Amino acid sequence: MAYIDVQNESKKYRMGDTEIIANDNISFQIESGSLTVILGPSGAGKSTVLNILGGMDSPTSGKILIDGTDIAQFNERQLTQYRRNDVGFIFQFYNLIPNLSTRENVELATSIIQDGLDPVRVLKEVGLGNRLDNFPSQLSGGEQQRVAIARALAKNPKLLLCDEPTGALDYTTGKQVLQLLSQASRTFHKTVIIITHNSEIAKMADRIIHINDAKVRSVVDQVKPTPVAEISW
Ligand SMILES: Nc1ncnc2c1ncn2[C@@H]1O[C@H](COP(=O)(O)OP(=O)(O)OP(=O)(O)O)[C@@H](O)[C@H]1O
Repeated sequence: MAYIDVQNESKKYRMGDTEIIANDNISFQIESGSLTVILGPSGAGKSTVLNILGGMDSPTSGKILIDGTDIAQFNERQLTQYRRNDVGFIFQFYNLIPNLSTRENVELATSIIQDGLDPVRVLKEVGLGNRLDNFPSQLSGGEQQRVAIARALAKNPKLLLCDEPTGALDYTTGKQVLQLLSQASRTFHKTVIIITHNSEIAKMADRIIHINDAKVRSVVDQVKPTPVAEISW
């Protein structure tokens, strides 16, 4: 059984008299420990899928089976537990707390869960062992994103959801961030999902789910994903 099994998921938003169909009967599967890229142009419905997978939004219809449990049926309390314990989030603009140090940003995330990892150890793993007491404003964009990755990994979640994680970074820094996400999947066996509009980034994935105009247009498995070091855009 796949770790993630999305069945006939639709999401509709009502704006006054107009109905916006953000996801239209979407189905796909994702295996545990794999790296998936959800690829598509702006407005395709990618973030909507990610928000629903992360328990931040609920579908209008359809099933969202995570490890066999349909989170679309969860109440608010169950969704909070799910977001807290099972999912790590990485966003385009890092979303760090500005008046907390690097170490404190990660500690804050681990303080609300039971089985978190040691924040300092994880920060060392992402190469920030010498920046523990710096504030976000004292770090480069790439370093801030590495803090965000450490914050997500320190929760030791099964699932890592990344929404345009390199969108605000230059090429070299972006590749370092992708390398860390690849390592999270290949070495630490996290199930990693990356949203992007960049088809070059998709080359690193085990599975590419192409979404356009609210629908899944194709699902492509890559037997030999391209190593991040060999990707260029
Ligand atoms: N909360 C909301 N209320 C109303 N419409 C929404 C809402 N969230 C998303 N939409 C609409 O749903 C559609 C899909 O949006 P979504 O953000 O999922 O696309 P996307 O592929 O992630 O785009 P981008 O790459 O630009 O973020 C868009 O037309 C968007 O305007």
